[in-house]
Amino acid sequence: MKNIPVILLGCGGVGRHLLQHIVSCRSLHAKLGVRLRVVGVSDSKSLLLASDVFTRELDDTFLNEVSRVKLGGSSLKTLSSFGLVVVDCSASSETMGVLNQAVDLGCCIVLANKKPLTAAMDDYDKLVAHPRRIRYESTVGAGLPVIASLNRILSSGDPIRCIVACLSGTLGYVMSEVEGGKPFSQVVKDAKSLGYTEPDPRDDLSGMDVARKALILSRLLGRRVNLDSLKIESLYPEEMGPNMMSLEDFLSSGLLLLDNDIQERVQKAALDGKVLRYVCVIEGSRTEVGLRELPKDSPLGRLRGSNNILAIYSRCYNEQPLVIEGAGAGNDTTAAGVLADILDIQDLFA
Ligand SMILES: NC(=O)C1=CN([C@@H]2O[C@H](COP(=O)(O)OP(=O)(O)OC[C@H]3O[C@@H](n4cnc5c(N)ncnc54)[C@H](OP(=O)(O)O)[C@@H]3O)[C@@H](O)[C@H]2O)C=CC1
Ligand SMILES: N[C@@H](CC=O)C(=O)O
Repeated sequence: MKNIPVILLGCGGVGRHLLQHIVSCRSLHAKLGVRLRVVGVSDSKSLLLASDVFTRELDDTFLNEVSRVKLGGSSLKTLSSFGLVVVDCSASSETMGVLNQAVDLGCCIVLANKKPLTAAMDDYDKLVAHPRRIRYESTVGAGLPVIASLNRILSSGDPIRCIVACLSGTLGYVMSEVEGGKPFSQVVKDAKSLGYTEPDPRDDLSGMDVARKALILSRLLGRRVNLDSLKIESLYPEEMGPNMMSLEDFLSSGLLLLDNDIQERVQKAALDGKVLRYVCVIEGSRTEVGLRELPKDSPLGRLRGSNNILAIYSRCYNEQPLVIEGAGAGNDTTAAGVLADILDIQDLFA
C-alpha cells in the first residue's frame, strides 16, 4: 500500500469537500493500493497536525469533525486540542512562503489556489521547477482536464497558436441568468451561495480571477508575462473596489447600482441576436479578458450556467480546435479535481 501524506492549507468550501471525498473514497483508494494520510489541516488561524507527521495521521472521525466545524463557520482553533503533499485550497497569496519551503524540502504541491502561480515570475519559476512534483489542474476550469491536455499537446511538440475560452463559472452563470431577465445583483449573490465565486465575488467581477487563469495558461505556454501586462475588463467601477468599499456594503448596496448598466448591455446585444460572454483570448504575445458580444448560436454564445469552454488551436488542431467543455466551478467538482491531482503523483510515493 502506498502512503501519501497530505497537508491541506485552507478548509473552506473546496477544502471541506476535499476532506469528505478523501474519507468517502477510502475503499476505492484501498483497491488502487493507495492511502491518503492527512497529516495536517489549516485555516487562516490554526494548523492542526498529527502528533507525528511521519508515522501518524488525522483519523477519519477527526476529518469529519473538521468538515463539520468549518461548515458551521467556526475556526479550526476550536479543535486545536486534538500533525507529503502540500495542498493549497486557500484563496490567499500568503501561502507562498509555506509553498516555497515545501518545494525546498522536496515536497509535492497541489494547488486549487491560483495566487501562488500568478505571483512574480521568480516565485512561479521556483514553484514549477520540479514539474513531476506539482499539479494545479483545478486552478483553470475546476475539474476539467485543461492543464493536462495542454501539457500533452506541448510535450508532443505541437505548438499552440491560440486559446479562446470562457473560464469563469461565476461570470458564465451570471451572464446566462441575466439574459433571462434576472437582476445582476441577485444572480451574483446566487452564484456566491452556489459556491462558484471567489470568497470576495469582486475577484470574479473585476475579471481578476479569469486573468489569473489566463496568466496560468500563458505561462504554461512558455510566455514570461505578469498580471499587469494583461488587458482586463472590470464589471464594476474602481470606487466599489475592496480598498474603497467593504464586502458587506458591496453585496448589500453596491451591486444594485450595477443592475441597470448590465441590463442595458444585455438588451443592446440582444437587438443584434447576440449575447454577452466574458471571454479570454491568448494569441501570440496578446492575453486579454473581457466582455464580448457573441452570436447566440456560436459555441461560446451557447454556453450555459457555470460551464467553461476552451477552444485550443495548434498545428494538429488547426481548422477544428480541440474543445474542452463542462462544469467549470463549484466546490464538489473542484475538490474532485484536486483529489485526482493528488492521485496523479502517487508514483512518487513508496
Ligand atoms: N469554488 C470553485 O469553484 C473553485 C475554487 N477554486 C479555488 O479554490 C480556492 C478555495 O476556494 P473556496 O474553498 O471557495 O474558498 P473559501 O473562502 O471557502 O475557503 C478558503 C479557506 O482558506 C483559508 N485560508 C485563508 N488564508 C489562509 C492562509 N494564509 N493559510 C491557510 N488557509 C487560509 C480560509 O480560512 P478561514 O476558514 O479561517 O477563513 C478558508 O478555510 C480558491 O483559491 C479558489 O480560487 C478553484 C477552482 C474552482
Ligand atoms: N470563482 C471561480 C471559481 C473557479 O476558479 C469561477 O467562478 O470560475
